[in-house]
Amino acid sequence: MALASGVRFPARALLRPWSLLRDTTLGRSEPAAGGGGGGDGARLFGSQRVLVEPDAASGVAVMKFRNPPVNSLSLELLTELVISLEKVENDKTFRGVILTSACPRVFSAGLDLTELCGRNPAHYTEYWKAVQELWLRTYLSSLVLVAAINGACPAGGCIIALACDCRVLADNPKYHIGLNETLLGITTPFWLKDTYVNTIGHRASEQALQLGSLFPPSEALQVGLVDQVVPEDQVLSTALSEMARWLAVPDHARQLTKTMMRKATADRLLRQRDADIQNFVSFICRDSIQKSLQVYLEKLRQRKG
Ligand SMILES: CCCCCCCC/C=C\CC(=O)SCCNC(=O)CCNC(=O)[C@H](O)C(C)(C)COP(=O)(O)OP(=O)(O)OC[C@H]1O[C@@H](n2cnc3c(N)ncnc32)[C@H](O)[C@@H]1OP(=O)(O)O
Repeated sequence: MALASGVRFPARALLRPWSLLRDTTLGRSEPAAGGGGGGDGARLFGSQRVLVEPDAASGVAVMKFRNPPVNSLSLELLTELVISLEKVENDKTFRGVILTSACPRVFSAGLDLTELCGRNPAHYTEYWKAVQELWLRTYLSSLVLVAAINGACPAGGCIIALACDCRVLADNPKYHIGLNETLLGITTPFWLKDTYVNTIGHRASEQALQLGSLFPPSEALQVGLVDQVVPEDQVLSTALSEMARWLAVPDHARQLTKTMMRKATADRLLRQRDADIQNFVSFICRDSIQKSLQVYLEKLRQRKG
């Protein structure tokens, strides 16, 4: 199976990508039996860190991140997400995916800081390729993607949500969403900045990106970062209602329109992926950047409650 970008997967995944996918939806832990599309979706999806609950009747799969404690985007989680999304996308039974968290109170804490600290350039290269790959796969997905944001959603978590077509956020003042990279001493790459601008406009992005703003639900709604804020116990049902609204539109017309709206942004990255990786690696390897990330991680570890 060739992925668009050449993300390097663990050896067994390269030989047999579906070996990573285990049936978790039926409570079994043995490897999935098959790899083809169609048929009994319930037997085919799911992996250690990505639970997939397929509903073939509605054509919607609920995909849950399960990388406790905070769904940080480790290389493994990124890889499993890309594979799971590709698998659902290749199965013509499905027209939509709801992305949500299986971990309490956190949608995703963003990039796994332990992947960004104290590693070597080869690791950073592999890691950044996987970040690019997940963004491309979600941003350009022909499926309808709805984010059911049932927890805190900073940085990389927000990036996943932004790549979706629609965002529903739980109304809990602790569930902040936004791109806070500057507060870690790092910057947002151009393609993520572009996604932000596409969503909330230039001036709001300029302000929020420089300040590293994390918005509570009411402000996130006001600025246009999310489409709905609802009581926590209604996040999934509202995401399903939103999904029904989007699926009421004929696929081909919706997909062509999505491509028309997103292609220029994605193409900008596709044209310079290698340069973007090199830029990231040389940036992240700087002593000063490593130092600020270490300090940030240490503060996180010390901060409890
Ligand atoms: C050309 C230039 C390119 C530059 C590239 C930049 C790339 C930009 C794109 C994205 C950047 C990122 O995503 S960086 C990650 C930023 N994320 C954050 O700032 C969030 C940090 N986390 C939190 O705020 C909180 O953990 C939480 C609100 C998400 C949850 O709070 P809660 O109280 O429930 O949990 P704890 O804080 O106690 O955390 C539990 C446990 O998890 C560890 N943790 C948290 N976040 C991360 C993370 N992102 N990576 C790794 N580990 C993380 C935390 O340290 C605790 O660990 P211990 O139990 O060991 O103490």
